Amino acid sequence: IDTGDAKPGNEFDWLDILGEGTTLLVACGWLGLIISSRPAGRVTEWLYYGSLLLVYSYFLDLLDEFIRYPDHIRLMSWLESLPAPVGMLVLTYGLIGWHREQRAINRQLRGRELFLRDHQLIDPLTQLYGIEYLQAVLQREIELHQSQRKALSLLILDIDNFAAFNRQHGMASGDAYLSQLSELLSNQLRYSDVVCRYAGDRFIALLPNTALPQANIMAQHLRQQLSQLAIEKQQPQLTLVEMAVQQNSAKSALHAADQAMALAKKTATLSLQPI
Ligand SMILES: Nc1nc2c(ncn2[C@@H]2O[C@H](COP(=O)(O)OP(=O)(O)OP(=O)(O)O)[C@@H](O)[C@H]2O)c(=O)[nH]1
Repeated sequence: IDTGDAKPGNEFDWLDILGEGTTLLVACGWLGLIISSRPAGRVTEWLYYGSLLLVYSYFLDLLDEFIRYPDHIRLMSWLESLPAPVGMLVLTYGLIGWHREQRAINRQLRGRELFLRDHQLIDPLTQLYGIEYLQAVLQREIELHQSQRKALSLLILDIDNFAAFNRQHGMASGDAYLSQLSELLSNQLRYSDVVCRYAGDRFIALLPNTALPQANIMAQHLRQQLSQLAIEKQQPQLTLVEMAVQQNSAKSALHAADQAMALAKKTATLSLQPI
C-alpha cells in the first residue's frame, strides 16, 4: 500500500514544525501530569482519554510536515482533524468533573475543620492539636504503620523551668512564647508531621514513615534552630528527645515519651552538677 513519501528537507516548514512540535510536547506533558498526579477513577479516565486524543491528533499534524501523503489518504483527513476537537470536549468534560470533585473535597475539609474546632481538638493559644487529637491520631498511625511495616517516630519537646520564666516575665509573656514556639515547630517540620500541644509546656510531633536515624537528624536541626532563638531573644532553654514508636498503643507510647523526657531532664541536671 502507498502510505506516502518523506518530504525532502528543503520543503520543511520549520515554523510549522516548531509550533506543532511544541503543541505536541505540551499535550504529552498534560498526559504525564494527569497520569502521575491523579488517583484512578472516572474523572481521571476522561482527562486521560481527552489528552490522549489531543496527543494523537497533534502527532499526526506534526507527521504531515515530514510526509507527503497520496490523495486517497488525504481524503481521510478527518482522521487527523476530528480527534482534536473531540479530545478537547472529552478533556473539558473531565475538567468539569475535576472541578466538582475538588468542590466536594473542599466542603469535606471545611466540615472537618469545623468539627475539630467544635470539639475543641485545637488548642486556642497555640492553634495546635491538643492531647485528645494526639491520642486518636497516634493510635491510628500506630495501627497503620504496623500493618504496613513502616517506621514511626516521635519528637518530644519540653520547656525547661517554664514556671520560673512565667514568674520572672509574667504569664502574658509566657503565652506569647508558647505561640511563637508553636509557630516555629509547625514551620520547621514537614507537611506530613503532626505537631500537638501535649501538655502545658510540652509538645509532641508525630513523624510518619520516619525511622530513628532520620528523626535524629530532624531533632538535631530543630535543636540548632531553637537554641539560636533562645540565645537571641533570651528565651528559656528546651529539652528535645526523639523516640521510635515500637509500642502497640498510643497510651503506652505516650507513657514511654514521658519517661524518655524525664530521663533526658535528669541527665541534663546531673551533667550540670559539680562533681
Ligand atoms: N504562660 C503560660 N504558662 C503555662 C501554660 N500552661 C502551663 N504553663 C506553665 O508551665 C509550667 C509547667 O511547670 P512544670 O511542669 O513544673 O515544668 P517546668 O517549670 O518547665 O520545669 P521542668 O519541666 O522540670 O524543666 C507551669 O508553671 C505552668 O504555669 C500556658 O498556657 N501559659
